Amino acid sequence: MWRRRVGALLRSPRTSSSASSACQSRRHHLLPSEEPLALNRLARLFTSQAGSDGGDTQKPFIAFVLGGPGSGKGTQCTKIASDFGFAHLSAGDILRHEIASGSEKGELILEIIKEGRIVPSEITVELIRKAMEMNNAKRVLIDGFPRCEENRIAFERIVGTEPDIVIFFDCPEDEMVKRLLGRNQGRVDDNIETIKKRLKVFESLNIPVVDYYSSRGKVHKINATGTADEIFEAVRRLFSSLRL
Ligand SMILES: Nc1ncnc2c1ncn2[C@@H]1O[C@H](COP(=O)(O)OP(=O)(O)OP(=O)(O)O)[C@@H](O)[C@H]1O
Ligand SMILES: Nc1ccn([C@@H]2O[C@H](COP(=O)(O)O)[C@@H](O)[C@H]2O)c(=O)n1
Ligand SMILES: [Mg+2]
Repeated sequence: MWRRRVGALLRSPRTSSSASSACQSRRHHLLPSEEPLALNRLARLFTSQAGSDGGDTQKPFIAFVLGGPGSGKGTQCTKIASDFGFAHLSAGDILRHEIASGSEKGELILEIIKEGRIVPSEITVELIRKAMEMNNAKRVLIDGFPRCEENRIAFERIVGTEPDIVIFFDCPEDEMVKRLLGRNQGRVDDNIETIKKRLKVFESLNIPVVDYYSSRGKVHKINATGTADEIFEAVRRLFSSLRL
């Protein structure tokens, strides 16, 4: 059903060129020299929060928030963070923050975002890891991640855990396009050419990740049509049923 909705707009045959080569070629991996440090630091984070010190701290509750471009992930995450006491880590915002830093990595990220492709996972996961470490929150929303299988695998390898739940905002592509063209946030990827590329990436690389977590019983799908408040009411009902 999800593929039908997204496919409707994609008149040109799907080409893999618009999907990220990094996500497909697996040419990017954390350098062996860097991995032990990252694992060690993060292990301490989860170990200390797993109550190993006998304290009342515990591993963070992690919710991945997925959905197509313009499905309303950021809008709903802002509401969830405010009403349910979650830290909101937006993968896209974290990447745009790196661009704003003027770093060489930021220049690479900008070019990839302009093309609607997926940034190499070791860059994105390392930035998310740092944000989680700094936040030290008990409940974390990771918005717009994982965007592909490589993202998912890199997170499990580096962070050493899976999400507790995955929230999927399901929205028809024509509604997503309408919302993005009206977003007016000055984003380099809010133009019809890039939006079409992002929709191809969503169908070819993001949906398989949703399918994976669905097969593990972790996906909670929310109908993302209607007003933001109506959708948030559905989120409230879900969180109530999960006792969150
Ligand atoms: N239910 C809604 N109805 C109408 N407009 C909405 C709704 N939810 C969000 N919007 C608007 O649509 C635009 C996209 O929303 P948002 O940024 O939350 O989407 P997103 O899924 O995070 O997109 P991206 O993946 O591009 O970051 C914003 O301008 C937002 O104000
Ligand atoms: N896991 C991710 C998340 C995002 N990107 C890139 O950032 C763009 C914007 O993301 P939003 O969630 O803010 O829409 C996205 O289109 C990708 O180019 C990524 O590479 N990996
Ligand atoms: Mg967003």
